[in-house]
Amino acid sequence: MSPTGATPPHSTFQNEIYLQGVGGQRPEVTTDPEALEASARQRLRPEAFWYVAGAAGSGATARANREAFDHWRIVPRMLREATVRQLATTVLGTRASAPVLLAPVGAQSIVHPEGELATARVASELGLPVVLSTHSSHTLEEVAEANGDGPRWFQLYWPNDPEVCVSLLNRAAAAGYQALVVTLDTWTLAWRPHDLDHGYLPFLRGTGVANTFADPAFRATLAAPPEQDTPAAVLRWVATYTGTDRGWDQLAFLRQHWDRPILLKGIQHPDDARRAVDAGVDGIVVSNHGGRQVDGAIGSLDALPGIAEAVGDQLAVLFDSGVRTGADIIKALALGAQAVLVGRPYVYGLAHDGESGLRQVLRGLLADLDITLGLTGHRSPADLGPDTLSRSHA
Ligand SMILES: Cc1cc2nc3c(=O)[nH]c(=O)nc-3n(C[C@H](O)[C@H](O)[C@H](O)COP(=O)(O)O)c2cc1C
Ligand SMILES: O=C(O)C(=O)c1ccccc1
Repeated sequence: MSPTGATPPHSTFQNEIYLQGVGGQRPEVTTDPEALEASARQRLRPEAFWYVAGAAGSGATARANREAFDHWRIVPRMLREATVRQLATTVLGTRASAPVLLAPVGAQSIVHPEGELATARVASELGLPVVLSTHSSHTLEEVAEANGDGPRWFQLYWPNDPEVCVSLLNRAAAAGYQALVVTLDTWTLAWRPHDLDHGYLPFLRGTGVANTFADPAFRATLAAPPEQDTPAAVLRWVATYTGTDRGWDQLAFLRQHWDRPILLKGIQHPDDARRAVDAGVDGIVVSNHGGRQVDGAIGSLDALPGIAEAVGDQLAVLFDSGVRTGADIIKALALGAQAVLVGRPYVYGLAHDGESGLRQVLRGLLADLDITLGLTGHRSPADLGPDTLSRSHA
């Protein structure tokens, strides 16, 4: 906050970096997304890095996510008095300082011990909504406390046991989570060669199970508490969350037990988006889980225009998978998303000493968005539309 109480524009981060450069200092964390990934690779144990960076099968979907952004080019406009921008927005009743949310990422303590606590603090400081994973390494109550009065949503992996499900929903509501993001595309884990070759999954080593192990309904199903017999509790955890595919009619159960907005995450087909409208949910996240689930799938941005056209005026359309730069965000918004979620880049930031690295990565992304929005002749995300882009034939 500035002395006047107004929040300084996101673009001031650029001035800070250049001014520090005059004093001989360079940014501690690179501003280049590819170098950021490379630098996280140097800092993390190989199995942890590859768990984050890896994708399903051959990696074709993760590549398609990036290529999809290259299919579109921004057409800048001039003399539009875009020197002052307004990035703040409201998504399903939640205020955000920019149309950017922190995607649900489980087991964050594998990259930094503070994990989701650091993420929740920095998100709150920057006014960005954080979406907490069911499989976080700190409990949703601890994360809510770290987040304070910041905006927060809860992501649900739908447990097989309805009592555990209701218990999680009640806890999330009591802890002030403002919306529910139900992830549909990961009812079982995909074939992930890097993790298979490392024989590594965080939750099999007891990371990412905090919410469930602390849950009274889950604990009631165990012969001994998780602290006494961890292997048995982990096996029970696996049984609770694996093979949990369901049908559209079962969404009514969630509606019954959650009275705030509900979004479905993992939508890639316009017909599924229409079914989401019929089911009466409030929003969808057009996502392929960052290419981590179905190998050889469509790039998520390639799925967006058809979906936005089918349902964009009937529910909130959010987008993720492959967002790395301000220009990427502009493209997704121009193609019909109300906001985007960012995944791996902020986790790589977290790998750089927790809060400080994360703060730099997010401030960089917001500054890039703010500056690029201005340079393309837009004063707010609401000014973006199909006219903003041209299909590339390269
Ligand atoms: C390490 C890791 C863990 C993830 N865990 C979850 C999760 O617990 N729940 C969920 O809905 N999505 C999860 N995701 C998917 C993200 O929410 C998001 O869809 C994806 O990361 C977006 O793609 P991006 O990384 O290219 O930005 C995870 C992604 C990563 C990289
Ligand atoms: O790895 C993932 O993509 C994911 O969604 C997940 C699944 C289980 C536990 C933690 C994260």
